[in-house]
Amino acid sequence: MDSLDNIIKNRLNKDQLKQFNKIYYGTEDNCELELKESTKAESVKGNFEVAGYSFIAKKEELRKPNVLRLGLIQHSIVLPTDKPISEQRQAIFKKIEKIIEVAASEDVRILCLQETWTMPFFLCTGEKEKWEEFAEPAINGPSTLFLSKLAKQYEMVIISPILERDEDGKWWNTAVVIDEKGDYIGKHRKNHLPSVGSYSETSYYAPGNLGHPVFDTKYGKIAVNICYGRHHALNWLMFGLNGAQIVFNPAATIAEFGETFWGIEARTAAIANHYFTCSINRVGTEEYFINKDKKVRTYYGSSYVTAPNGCRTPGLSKDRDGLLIVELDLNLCRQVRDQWGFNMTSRLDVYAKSIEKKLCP
Ligand SMILES: NC(=O)NCCC(=O)O
Repeated sequence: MDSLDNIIKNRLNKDQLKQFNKIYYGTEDNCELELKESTKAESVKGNFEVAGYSFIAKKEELRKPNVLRLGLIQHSIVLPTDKPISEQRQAIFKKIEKIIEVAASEDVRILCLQETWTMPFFLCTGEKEKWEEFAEPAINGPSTLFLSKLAKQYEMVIISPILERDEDGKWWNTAVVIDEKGDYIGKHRKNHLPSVGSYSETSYYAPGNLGHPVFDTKYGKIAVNICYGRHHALNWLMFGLNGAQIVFNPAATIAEFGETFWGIEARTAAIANHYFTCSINRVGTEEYFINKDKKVRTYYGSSYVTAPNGCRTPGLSKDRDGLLIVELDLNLCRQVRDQWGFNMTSRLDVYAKSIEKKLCP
């Protein structure tokens, strides 16, 4: 299962590839980022892919460049889904800790994990009881404690999408944001819940009740649009209106639904809203037994990043754990906004009136 990017790269000659890259990715040479030898060695040892790219912004006279590195991790579960929950979670922690260490050695400053990264995506089974111990508090839950330590150690902002259990025992599909000192700074709850095929998350939790928060971190203004929310243009819009410079889209999605949209939606959102988007999807096959019936789901990875000028990185592979490192200059957001001015021409007032009329005829 090679990625689309590799299939093309391996079949075109040098000149054809340059032309393809220019139109498809937005740059002739893909701006590959030189990574350390130790990074490559660790990725071989740990059996995960590592790739690095950079996006370039113009040099400005008055503003200094605002360059930083992002890290996206896509991964499979480690143990079969019938193993004890604590063992399943611990095995994932162990694998992720190693990848975060490599990201830190490459000076990654903001890192995001995939949707409900601590567990198999059992939310497709319709079952609740036997999985309930995966749900955890956003503050001081096992995964927040685990990542806080790493965030502090590496001075890294970490976005941790988990299955949250709140003080009243209710579940939420939540992304926790931890700052570079290891402190919890807030959370976002998935706004749009899928009801498509075997995805029926409304039986587990309610749609998010926290709006569209943007977290003003030491390294940049960030937001999280969780998985299915990427199909909703207004969800993307609101993060932009609230000032996001980078919007992460942690996901858990399978080829049966919208693999054709995967490369389009977050990319369009980056262009329309003058921010960077980071799309992360899990990999691997997860098996469940429901009344002795076997259910198998395979996730297609392909995590990638888009810049506000529409340039994108190639995707990570479809079937391997991976770390995508992207160097970018946040000044690009304003540069593209000034060039294209979509915010100035958006006519939000007209749409606000039309929407109000539609909702309350
Ligand atoms: N996790 C999730 O919301 N999946 C729904 C299917 C999709 O939007 O790709």
